[in-house]
Amino acid sequence: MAGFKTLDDIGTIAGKRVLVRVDLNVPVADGKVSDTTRIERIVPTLDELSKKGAKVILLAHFGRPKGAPSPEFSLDPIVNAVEALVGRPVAFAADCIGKEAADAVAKMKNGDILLLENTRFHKGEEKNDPDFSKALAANGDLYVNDAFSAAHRAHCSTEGLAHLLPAFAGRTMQAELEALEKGLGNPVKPVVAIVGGAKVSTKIDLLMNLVKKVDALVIGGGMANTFLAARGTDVGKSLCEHDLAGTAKQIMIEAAEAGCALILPVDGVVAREFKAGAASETVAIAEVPADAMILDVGPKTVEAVNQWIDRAATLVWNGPLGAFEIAPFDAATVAAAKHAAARTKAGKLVSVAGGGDTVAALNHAGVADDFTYVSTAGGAFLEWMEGKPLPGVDVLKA
Ligand SMILES: Nc1ncnc2c1ncn2[C@@H]1O[C@H](COP(=O)(O)OP(=O)(O)OP(=O)(O)O)[C@@H](O)[C@H]1O
Ligand SMILES: O=C(O)[C@H](O)COP(=O)(O)O
Repeated sequence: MAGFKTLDDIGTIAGKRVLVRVDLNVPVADGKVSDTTRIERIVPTLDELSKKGAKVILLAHFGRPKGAPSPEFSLDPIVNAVEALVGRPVAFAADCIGKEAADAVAKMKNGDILLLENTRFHKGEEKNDPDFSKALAANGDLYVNDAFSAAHRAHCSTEGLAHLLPAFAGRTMQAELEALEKGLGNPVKPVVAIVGGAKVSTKIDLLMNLVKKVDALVIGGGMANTFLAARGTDVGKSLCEHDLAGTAKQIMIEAAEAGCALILPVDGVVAREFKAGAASETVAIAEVPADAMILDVGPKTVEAVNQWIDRAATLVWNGPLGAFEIAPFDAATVAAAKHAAARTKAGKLVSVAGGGDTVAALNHAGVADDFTYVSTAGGAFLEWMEGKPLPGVDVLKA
């Protein structure tokens, strides 16, 4: 792949110690991994390295333990899930540097996989402290980064190590970078973005960046209310950041200047309560009752969104169009997701989506596998959409 070394460039690795940065920051409930998607994504890299005879040493973080060991943030309970998905034994060492790690590495045979304890149990990790990078590098001959979702962090295991050892993108990192290149880096035009979710405040940089890059920007979800209110529409009791009216206006101005069509809801599904089965009605956006909340965009808006999807060659999506966790306010997100999936399957659309709730919404619609690429990254995907440099990616550039 242009600009990055991948596993195709790694050469003979039998007997070599390969430090592989993975993202095992997975949801755990009652001591069990409740969503294994991130683990599934790293299997191709681990499988390939192990089959080629490397000693595969995994580096990962879990949670935010603030630089000190804490049982709550141990990676130990994750080992079983990794073993089950990789289909071979995975050893565990209770520290990622020092004697504990070195002894575990010394015991490895070619093809073995070893997971080292949470890198964030050491203060040096998040400070990108060169001494901590050296301590990590002591256990490896080569470095592979397969954790795009942690690449927005300039930490020792995501950035520092790449300065000390020959560095390569793993298969998931490679797939992610190739998909993102197709999404916004070098997309086939026209490009349409759908941005939804709860609040404008969390996505200001993203919206500012997108209006300069895409041909049309659909704004849905709770954040659309802030734009509607800024335009003078009464949104009743809807979630709305009235203090951000100025920001919303500025985004609308920048969109107009850049020639980006900005699409706001023309109708909404409103209710008086935010709960499953709450009585709801569809109203024109200028007729939202003063005591009601907009919890989804309405069918006329979905029709408009789908028409934009039909015109698009590339679609980038972050954030649901409504409160999709609660029926019937999932209808618009499900309908637009299905439409985008069908266009993608027909070979007419490149569709790239990301964000924790977005992935959940696409899964809920049953179409996540039909998108061109669905990123498991949260913060890293947002920072990429904001146009910010990702230290863990930049350092891999040849
Ligand atoms: N009209 C609405 N009113 C209130 N909440 C809404 C509305 N539309 C969407 N939401 C909420 O927005 C949330 C998702 O937004 P968010 O911005 O977090 O998405 P994301 O970027 O995909 O996720 P993450 O931040 O986890 O990566 C959901 O919980 C959804 O219920
Ligand atoms: O879950 C994520 O988004 C990544 O693993 C990064 O985690 P962090 O936000 O704690 O750095």
